[in-house]
Amino acid sequence: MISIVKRILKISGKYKKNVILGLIFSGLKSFFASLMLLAVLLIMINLEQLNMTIIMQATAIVVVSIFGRFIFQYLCDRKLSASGYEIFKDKRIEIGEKLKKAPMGYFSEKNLGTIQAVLTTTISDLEGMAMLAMNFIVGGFFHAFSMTTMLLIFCFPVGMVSLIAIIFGMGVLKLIAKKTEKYSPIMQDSQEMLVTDAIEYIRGISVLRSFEKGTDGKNKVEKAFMSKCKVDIEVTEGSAYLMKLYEMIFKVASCVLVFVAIILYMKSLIPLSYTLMFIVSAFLIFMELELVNDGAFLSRMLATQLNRLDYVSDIPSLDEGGKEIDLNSYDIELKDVCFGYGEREILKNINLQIKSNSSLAIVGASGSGKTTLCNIIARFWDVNKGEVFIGGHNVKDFTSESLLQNISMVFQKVYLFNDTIENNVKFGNPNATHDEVVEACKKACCHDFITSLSDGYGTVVGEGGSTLSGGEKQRISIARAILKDAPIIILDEATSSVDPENEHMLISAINELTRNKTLISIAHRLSTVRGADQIIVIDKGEIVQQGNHKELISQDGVYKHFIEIRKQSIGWKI
Ligand SMILES: Nc1ncnc2c1ncn2[C@@H]1O[C@H](COP(=O)(O)OP(=O)(O)OP(=O)(O)O)[C@@H](O)[C@H]1O
Repeated sequence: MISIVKRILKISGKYKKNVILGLIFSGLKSFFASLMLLAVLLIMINLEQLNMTIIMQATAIVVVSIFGRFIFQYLCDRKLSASGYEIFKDKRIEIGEKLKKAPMGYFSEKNLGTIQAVLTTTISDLEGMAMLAMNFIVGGFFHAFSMTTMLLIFCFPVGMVSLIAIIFGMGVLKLIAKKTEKYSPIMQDSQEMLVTDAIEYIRGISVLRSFEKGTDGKNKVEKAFMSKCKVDIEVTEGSAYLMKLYEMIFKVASCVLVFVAIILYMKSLIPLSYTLMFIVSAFLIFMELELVNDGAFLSRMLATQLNRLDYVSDIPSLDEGGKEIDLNSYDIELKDVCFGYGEREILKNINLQIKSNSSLAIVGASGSGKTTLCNIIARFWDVNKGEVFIGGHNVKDFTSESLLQNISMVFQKVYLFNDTIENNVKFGNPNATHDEVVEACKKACCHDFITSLSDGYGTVVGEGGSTLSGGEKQRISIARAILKDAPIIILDEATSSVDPENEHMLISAINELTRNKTLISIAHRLSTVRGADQIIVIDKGEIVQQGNHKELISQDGVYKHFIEIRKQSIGWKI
């Protein structure tokens, strides 16, 4: 319980002072609430000679208690809730920044589920619950301790009953915390599985429907729902008896307190007024402590969410030790590069030099490692062995941002954000003016189709660009790269056959993009391969042939074989 308060304070960063202030206000609120006991005492002690002065004094204490409680509750809420929103806003930004610098290997299916869960449910839950739980915990204990102190001053045995009950209560809360620790990973896993399966279902819904298996994916999601429900019930049942035990301690303590007060009165050890006061206080003292039970329930959920937040906050960064490097040359060199996804080796001893402003075409069978090689150059992944240099600097010496500002990547699979076309293009250069956006779009042959849309450049494309055709999306992504104007272009040529008009526009857009740049292309069109300064043929992760078209076509090898086969296929044009 207290550990939850400590953990929340730890992640509070620059808002820690405000959170502590909020907790002090919470304590003061409880102190003012406990002043009620003094008013009760004053009336009880003077029950037999009650006069206007005593009534006024008691009323004044009640008024101070109510107003004090009200004011400090207000201040506490303001400080704590505002801090809660600020802390978790910063956390979201911090995680977003870290994701930008994480190696691609981090984004495995499992991690995607966790990241989604953290950025949506985890942080929202923490925003809503973290401060509330701390308020319950700190306020509840402060209230009980200040009332207990008063009781100890008035009558030591009665105060001791209260103190022992609080100590027992804290013991049970510790047990609840232990249970939480045990259940936390199970809850976390079931939640992540649910998010991952639900996302997969939504993403793959068109495939599921086209294969008339709309319910198959749903069954998987339903199973994840069932499993989450089962885990939740198990967790609730597992600690429900402890929660009840916690409540029971204070109910029993209230009865014992009344009993002790009556015994002491019967033995003439305390006056009737004290006895009455203790009977009244027996029901007031633990009132707020019972709220701590809600705090315990909340902190059980918080512990799970904080663990998940810790997991995502520990995202590895490619930027460690990286510097902002300005390049004079854009020569690229790979020296003895080996790489594998996990244990599986994909690239083997790659040695390659690409001169500034020259073009390299990569050809090879599907799965041979062409995309992987491009990803290594952009340092989406770190090599297992060997080194990658750009402009004479090892890519590991750059910060991600300073490395990637030199590279534009145009993928086959284009992703557009759910935003206006203008903002999607501007993504390549956020400071670009509208005129610069239009110019880039003209070069990328997409200006005409954009202006034919009802909202022109202000047209909002659906998530992933779902409202545009494949060719339109591709040309917008090229306009984005033209606007970025990076000196190195990595291009994955479209394999899908496009209609002649679209293909013509696409080629023209690519020519505009790649003029006077260092170009690395995963080439599918024969004209691209033929025109390249250098061609490499990759087979099972190794460079098996290297040279220009003239040199390679004269050799009996994979390249010649490829060309012959490809010449016959539709996608290749001479
Ligand atoms: N993120 C990944 N995790 C694990 N294995 C991967 C990952 N990406 C690719 N692979 C595997 O690495 C191998 C090389 O893939 P890569 O995408 O580089 O091939 P490619 O030559 O570009 O293929 P294609 O022409 O079909 O796009 C493939 O066997 C692929 O299954």
